[in-house]
Amino acid sequence: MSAGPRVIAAVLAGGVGARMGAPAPKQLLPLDGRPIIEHSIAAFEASPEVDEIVVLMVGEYVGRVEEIVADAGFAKVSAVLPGGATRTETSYAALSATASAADSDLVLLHDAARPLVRPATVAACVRALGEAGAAGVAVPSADTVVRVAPGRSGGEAIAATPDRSRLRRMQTPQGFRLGVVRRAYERAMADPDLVATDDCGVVLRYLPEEEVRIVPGEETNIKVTNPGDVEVAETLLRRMRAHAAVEAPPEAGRTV
Ligand SMILES: Nc1ccn([C@@H]2O[C@H](COP(=O)(O)OP(=O)(O)OP(=O)(O)O)[C@@H](O)[C@H]2O)c(=O)n1
Ligand SMILES: C[C@](O)(CO)[C@H](O)COP(=O)(O)O
Repeated sequence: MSAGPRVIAAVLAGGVGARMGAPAPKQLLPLDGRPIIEHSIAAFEASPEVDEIVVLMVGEYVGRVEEIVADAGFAKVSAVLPGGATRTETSYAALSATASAADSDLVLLHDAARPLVRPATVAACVRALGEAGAAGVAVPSADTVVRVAPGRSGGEAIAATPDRSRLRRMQTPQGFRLGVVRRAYERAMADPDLVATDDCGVVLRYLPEEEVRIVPGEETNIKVTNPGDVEVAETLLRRMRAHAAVEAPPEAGRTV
């Protein structure tokens, strides 16, 4: 038994996948023969730092995810619960599901739609929480990113070109000491003007005194969002497996 804080991963799968336009939520689409959500859960199941996993799923598909969990033999999954109407409400539901954990324990919030996250990234996120109350995985932007405003005669115009060297694209997991994220969400849920697109942003906005640490991520940790992204994820998965095989060739005489 580890002496450190308990680490709970919450896999957020409460979205319907409107942009994907598939008949069922995109996290159930097959990726290399297994549902996307199974890959996402598997990364945390394989992470030695993680003690427990909760899954938040679109209400009518909770039973389907329970079957996926049982068939895959995921031993760390303690509950599959309904998500909320927005991603932020699903994150809040995940925090409510961890009510019996201590403020000093850790929670990792992860998009089910990011099936290619690697256990090494999960480990880096947990390590960062040894030094900060909040930490999110992110990558630099290869593109110049601009802020837009309404154009003088219609359309959009550029209002600002922020210094790209200081911009990052946020991914997940985003990890927190539970006491920190609980306080931030208490304030956020009481704010009628709450607008949030990720959980680090909630902590930054409602607990500005907390440092939110950046954990260097990987370009391959894509969010399957639009039609065509599953094919991109398949290609990346094949490439990641090929690299892993080169780094750790099978032992002589061992069949794979
Ligand atoms: N009410 C919601 C909305 C989103 N999510 C989850 O948050 C992650 C990122 O959201 P996104 O990619 O936007 O997924 P969807 O909301 O399903 O997609 P869309 O916006 O196209 O409907 C996904 O794993 C999604 O299931 C969630 O748990 N609960
Ligand atoms: C949390 C997130 O994945 C960070 O990039 C992203 O903001 C989720 O956005 P979505 O519109 O809910 O997909």
